[in-house]
Amino acid sequence: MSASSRIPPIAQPFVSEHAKRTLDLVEEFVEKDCIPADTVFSAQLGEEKAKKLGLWNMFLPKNHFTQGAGFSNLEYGLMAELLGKSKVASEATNNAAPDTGNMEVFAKYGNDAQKKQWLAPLLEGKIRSAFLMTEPDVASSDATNIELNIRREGNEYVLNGSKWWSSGAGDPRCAVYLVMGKTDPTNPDTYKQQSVILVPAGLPGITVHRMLTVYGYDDAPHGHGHITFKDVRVPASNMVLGEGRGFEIIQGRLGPGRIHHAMRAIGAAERALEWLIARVNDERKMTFGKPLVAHGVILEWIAKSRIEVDAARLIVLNAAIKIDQGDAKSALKEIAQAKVLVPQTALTIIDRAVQAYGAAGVCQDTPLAYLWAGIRTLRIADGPDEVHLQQLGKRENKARKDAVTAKLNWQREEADRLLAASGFKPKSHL
Ligand SMILES: Cc1cc2nc3c(=O)[nH]c(=O)nc-3n(C[C@H](O)[C@H](O)[C@H](O)COP(=O)(O)OP(=O)(O)OC[C@H]3O[C@@H](n4cnc5c(N)ncnc54)[C@H](O)[C@@H]3O)c2cc1C
Repeated sequence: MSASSRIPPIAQPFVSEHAKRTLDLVEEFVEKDCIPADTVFSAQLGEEKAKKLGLWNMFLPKNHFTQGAGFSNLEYGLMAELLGKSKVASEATNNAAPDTGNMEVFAKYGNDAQKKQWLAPLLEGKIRSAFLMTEPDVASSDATNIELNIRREGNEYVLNGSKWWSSGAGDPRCAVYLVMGKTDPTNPDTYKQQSVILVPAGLPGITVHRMLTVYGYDDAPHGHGHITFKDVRVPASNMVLGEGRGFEIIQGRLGPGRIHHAMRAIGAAERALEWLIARVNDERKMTFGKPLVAHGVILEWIAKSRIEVDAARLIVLNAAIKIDQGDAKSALKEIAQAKVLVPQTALTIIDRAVQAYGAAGVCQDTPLAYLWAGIRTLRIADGPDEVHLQQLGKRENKARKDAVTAKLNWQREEADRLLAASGFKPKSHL
């Protein structure tokens, strides 16, 4: 069954014929060109072919940008699922984080000169970029804690501080850092202290100390950098949008990106399920005289995985449709639901597949260990689960507490009235 014929019925009406054809092309490209290239980890192997097939920059949504391939968030979301099955496919098609979010920042908030200098080569895949927000010395899930200092001196800004988990900084093609720091640390409005400024990689005063590993994987060539800034000077024109606009930028940056991550995680879960099914039907490896699939619990794993991945996909597609119908801000609730639910679901499914392989599941002979390590980081990166849950909980509680309390009180009174009208005694209540 082709990818376009598997689009859930609820999403079908929102997907154009062009997007359906592209989705089928993406599937063929991922399965035939990218997954085999995963072992040599060379996105460049597929890049030329991806461009030829027109599979390039699909992530930039058509209702907000002119520079992309003309798809909606929903249409690209369906494609991102397929890209997420491979290590290299997102990069080979120029749809990889953090460049995608950074290109959105340039497209949304950059001025003409910044777009010309950085967005144009990023869109062509000639350079790479990194977004530097998280710091080693403060709890960065609360971005008001960020300390890197950005001080104005004449026509320049001077940067001092340290960053880590700067994804993409390890790539030799990484040419620009988007750095969040404080231009006005004493402003009583703690959301106006921050700014985002553009820093060309390799300037004097920048030290890249090391690349951080993820469960021991080095994530080369992409790399998560630990970087310090000592009196690093950039022209004042490198400021994005203006001083004090940092929060606005990070909030605008992460909405659609979370959908991309979530859909790639669905792709990873689907790939794990494929590996699970292959193993449990392998008749060379029987236990107690039967292939694993003949043991009852295994069919239950397959069934639960199918249910869970299909349900999770609907949550993400719903969020993508909501963004397409308004913008990322109007879909905050739906995006947060997807951000929290999907990695947890995908991890459960990958873990079942690991279990089915026994020891082979935890080593390099299947993609499962690497998939698990990558998806596990999604419960922390772009804000940990707890922060999103807190915001979701607050929002749900605030929106509903008065109305549900009033409704339940009315229902109790109405029940009492009906009982009294029928000659019964009112019930005792809490
Ligand atoms: C693979 C990977 C790639 C990344 N890429 C980038 C990048 O490119 N650029 C970048 O700037 N950053 C990046 N990050 C960093 C990431 O965004 C941060 O790690 C994340 O925001 C959490 O910040 P922290 O690590 O400082 O954790 P802390 O803020 O110290 O939080 C630690 C823990 O505290 C708990 N916690 C926090 N708030 C609450 C709360 N309100 N209630 C209950 N518990 C809470 C959570 O469990 C959380 O995990 C990346 C991280 C990973 C793992």
